[in-house]
Amino acid sequence: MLRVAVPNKGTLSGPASEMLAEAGYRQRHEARDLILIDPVNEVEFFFLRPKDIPIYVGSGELDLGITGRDLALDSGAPVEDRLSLGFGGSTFRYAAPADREWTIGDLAGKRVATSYPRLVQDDLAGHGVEAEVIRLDGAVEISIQLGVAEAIGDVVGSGRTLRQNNLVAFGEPICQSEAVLIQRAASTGSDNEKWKAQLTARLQGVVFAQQYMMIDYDCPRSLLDAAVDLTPGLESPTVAPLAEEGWVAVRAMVARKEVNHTMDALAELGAKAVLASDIRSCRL
Ligand SMILES: Nc1ncnc2c1ncn2[C@@H]1O[C@H](COP(=O)(O)OP(=O)(O)OP(=O)(O)O)[C@@H](O)[C@H]1O
Ligand SMILES: O=P(O)(O)OC[C@H]1O[C@H](OP(=O)(O)OP(=O)(O)O)[C@H](O)[C@@H]1O
Ligand SMILES: [Mg+2]
Repeated sequence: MLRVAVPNKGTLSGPASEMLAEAGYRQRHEARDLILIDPVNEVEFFFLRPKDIPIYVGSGELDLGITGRDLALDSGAPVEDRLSLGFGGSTFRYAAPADREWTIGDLAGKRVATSYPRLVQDDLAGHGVEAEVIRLDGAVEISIQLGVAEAIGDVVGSGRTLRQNNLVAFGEPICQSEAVLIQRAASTGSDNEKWKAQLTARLQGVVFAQQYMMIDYDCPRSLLDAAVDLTPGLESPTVAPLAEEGWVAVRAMVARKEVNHTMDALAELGAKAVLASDIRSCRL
């Protein structure tokens, strides 16, 4: 059986389980369950803290795991990304009180509070800055007003928490993160590779399906070249004759974020019955 780690709590937990369910795997119904066996797909799922997942996967105890790229980096465990999953996006940044301008060099000799001490320590060392890293478990944004640090290193999503606490981000982002499927470093091709590749391909199918939509439309054959320029598809579009002389039906995948723009352009060109539909999963 393949042994796979899934976040049991936090931001990544819900979307990770939903993506696995969409890919055809059994998922838990009870939020306290820690182990779940999917006998049909021969996978055993372990529901663990996302911070701990790189440790289990890096040790080789578990074959694959879903966690954040920032958490994997911070763990220092020997793991590598196998697949980016397209959810849980965030930026890891330094921030400090908004009443003055900051550079990373200004952190020298200061205290920097964070829940990601290795990530921050490594980044400071990379900049040649010596600062004291204060390890906290959460609510890091309040640590400055409570007097334990002069700056922080933390996850920024919408930026709302920084603004609420009158902090500004500064310096280059330390890390652009999202949820990733990880495996032990240099383990492609080892035990279970066939099953790891299968789970990866199924998740990849869902990731692609979420990034694309299927467009169908009818158009006069005389406009086909121009229409195909608008919807080239991944390989090339499917074109089929319609019962009505001189008309064709066209079907192509379009990036989800471009779909409305493409539909407008097709309608303007003279296409009719332009439909966009969701794709549940695919293999490209
Ligand atoms: N707005 C966000 N806040 C926190 N983490 C986020 C956010 N957006 C994405 N993430 C990602 O979620 C992961 C952190 O998940 P984790 O479960 O450790 O913390 P959490 O979601 O803040 O939950 P909690 O703090 O309640 O334990 C990181 O990979 C982080 O980049
Ligand atoms: O940019 P934003 O959209 O405001 O999100 C970022 C904030 O969300 C997370 O905190 P969380 O709510 O998980 O609390 P925690 O600090 O206790 O982990 C994170 O640690 C930041 O504080
Ligand atoms: Mg948190």
